[in-house]
Amino acid sequence: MPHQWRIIVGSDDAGLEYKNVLKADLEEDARVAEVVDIGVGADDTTPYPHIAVTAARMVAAGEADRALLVCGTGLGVAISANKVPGIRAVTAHDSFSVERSVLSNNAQILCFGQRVVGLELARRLASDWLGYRFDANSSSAAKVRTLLNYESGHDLADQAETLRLGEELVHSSLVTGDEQDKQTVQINSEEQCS
Ligand SMILES: O=C[C@H](O)[C@H](O)COP(=O)(O)O
Repeated sequence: MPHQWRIIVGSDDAGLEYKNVLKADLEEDARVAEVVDIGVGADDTTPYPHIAVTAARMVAAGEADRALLVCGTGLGVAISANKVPGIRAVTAHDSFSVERSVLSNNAQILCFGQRVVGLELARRLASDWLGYRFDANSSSAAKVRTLLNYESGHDLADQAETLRLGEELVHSSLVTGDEQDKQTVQINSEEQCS
């Protein structure tokens, strides 16, 4: 039997309408084994961080495979969910980003903004999202492992690499800055001559 997703849906009051529609879509989808709605319900104004962190903790604990979260912009729920160790949550309102959030980033949480994206597009994107599965043998896997190393504290090699790259960047921007200064001086002196 093919794997079926266990999915949490959640929203604040600004995302409630979309959350309910997306929930109904997921419940009818044969690729979904279970949908758990963690709120909000009607007339519930629980702030988005509580909903998002609850969903993220459930995913991190293995109680669900993924979560689909909605707020006004899709930003607050993503920021909140990403506070939970092990969670990669993204806001994505286009097809390519939704695909790469799974295939590049192995993100478990997708966030939409009800005030940003049209409902039909959100429904289409949520359906497409179910079709993507991270490939642990892909070239993206090592990058996700690097990300995980920063969280786990096993990141000494990565820190050294970041420092090296940072120094390179600073050096190249200083060089560019010098060149810009020279150009500015040249322009000024040309202006003075004319
Ligand atoms: O990111 C936050 C969400 O868009 C939320 O639904 C609305 O938050 P606000 O009322 O602070 O704008």
